[in-house]
Amino acid sequence: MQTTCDLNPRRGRTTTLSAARGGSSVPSARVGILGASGYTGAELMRILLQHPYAKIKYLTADRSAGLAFSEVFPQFSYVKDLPRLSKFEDMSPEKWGQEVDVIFCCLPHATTQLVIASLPPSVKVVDLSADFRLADIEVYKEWYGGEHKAPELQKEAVYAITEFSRDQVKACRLVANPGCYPTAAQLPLVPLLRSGLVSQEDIIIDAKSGTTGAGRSLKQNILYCEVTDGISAYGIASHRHAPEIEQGLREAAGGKEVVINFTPHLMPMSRGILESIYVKTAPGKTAADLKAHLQGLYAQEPFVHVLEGSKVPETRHVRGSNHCFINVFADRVPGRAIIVSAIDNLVKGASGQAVQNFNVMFGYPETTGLLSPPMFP
Ligand SMILES: NC(=O)C1=CN([C@@H]2O[C@H](COP(=O)(O)OP(=O)(O)OC[C@H]3O[C@@H](n4cnc5c(N)ncnc54)[C@H](OP(=O)(O)O)[C@@H]3O)[C@@H](O)[C@H]2O)C=CC1
Ligand SMILES: CC(=O)N[C@@H](CCC(=O)OP(=O)(O)O)C(=O)O
Repeated sequence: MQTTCDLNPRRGRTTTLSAARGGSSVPSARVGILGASGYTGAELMRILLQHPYAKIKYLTADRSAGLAFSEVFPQFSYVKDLPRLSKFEDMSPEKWGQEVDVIFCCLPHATTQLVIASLPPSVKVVDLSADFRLADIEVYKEWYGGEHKAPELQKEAVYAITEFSRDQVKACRLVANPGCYPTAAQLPLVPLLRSGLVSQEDIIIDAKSGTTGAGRSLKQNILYCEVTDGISAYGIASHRHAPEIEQGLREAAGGKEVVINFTPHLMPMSRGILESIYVKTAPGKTAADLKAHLQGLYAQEPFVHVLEGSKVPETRHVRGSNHCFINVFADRVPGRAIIVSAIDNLVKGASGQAVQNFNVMFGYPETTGLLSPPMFP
């Protein structure tokens, strides 16, 4: 498996930053972020401000349009060399569509389709919303409650957990960046289903998320008093990430029907996804076989790590990083295994993976901008 992309310099613009750092002249990409004033936008800024080949050109917002960058993001108020970004713009593609090479789209579901459809075809897109994730438009309609407004674009979108989709991402214009719960679930489950080491039946995914998963806009259920000192299940047997996960698992299982049991929980923490995944092993296979397979497959991957021995993945150990920690445990009953998977929802679950896909799309080393170690504690 290929683990990093070869540098594939494009002709044209070059970045002075890479030259200043002693690097060779690598063409930079002019970046726009739509919905930049939210949590995934803030995380993209944190990553891209230290990305040598990304030149941030436009940031849009809705309620925050017209507000100063440093007012919405006081944490970046020390950044002095972004004069064009002094204020958030409103959504007017005619103003910026011609001046960017790539758009990171961090808009809410269903607001994305028409915006992306209106962009010049030369602009590449990494869409963090769910608008282009479900290949079947009818399934989209069923789970998101409305007609898809850009079905033609849907056909060309590449659903990309980067580790599984590098070749398609390199060649595509529109990446559908996966959801946070689906990323944590599919990184262990897809290879195990592909190799036939686990049954596609009776997969149970017990998932926990930090509240940034719900976005930055005001909602009663994520107020401090509603979340602290407790834990609650939500979307029971009805969460829209179930069909997204099933789509990936069905493909991995060679088209066999997969119906998961998926229950997300809201945790009193800002970041992190932890999933405990219960599977049936294939006849004659053990949890040790599953683990050995994942270890072999991910040994050279920069961001996916199968932990040694009985170490348990924790959200605190991946916080602020693009890493996914996985381990596999034998259940007390033969034939059953428990997989634990941890990511940061805002990084590998959203903006980090979006930048990983951007790097592959533009031929930059895949880890560019993403090598910050986890924040602990
Ligand atoms: N948070 C997470 O962990 C993850 C989120 N995602 C997806 O990424 C996308 C962004 O999520 P997140 O950053 O958390 O969301 P936020 O609610 O924090 O931010 C949403 C952004 O979109 C803008 N916006 C809202 N409504 C409109 C509108 N009608 N037209 C134009 N702009 C609008 C907001 O502007 P303003 O602030 O001015 O109102 C803000 O900039 C969503 O689709 C989400 O589902 C994907 C994976 C994980
Ligand atoms: C805690 C919380 O509310 N989480 C969000 C998932 C966030 C995410 O990954 O995904 P999308 O891009 O599909 O919104 C939810 O359950 O809807």
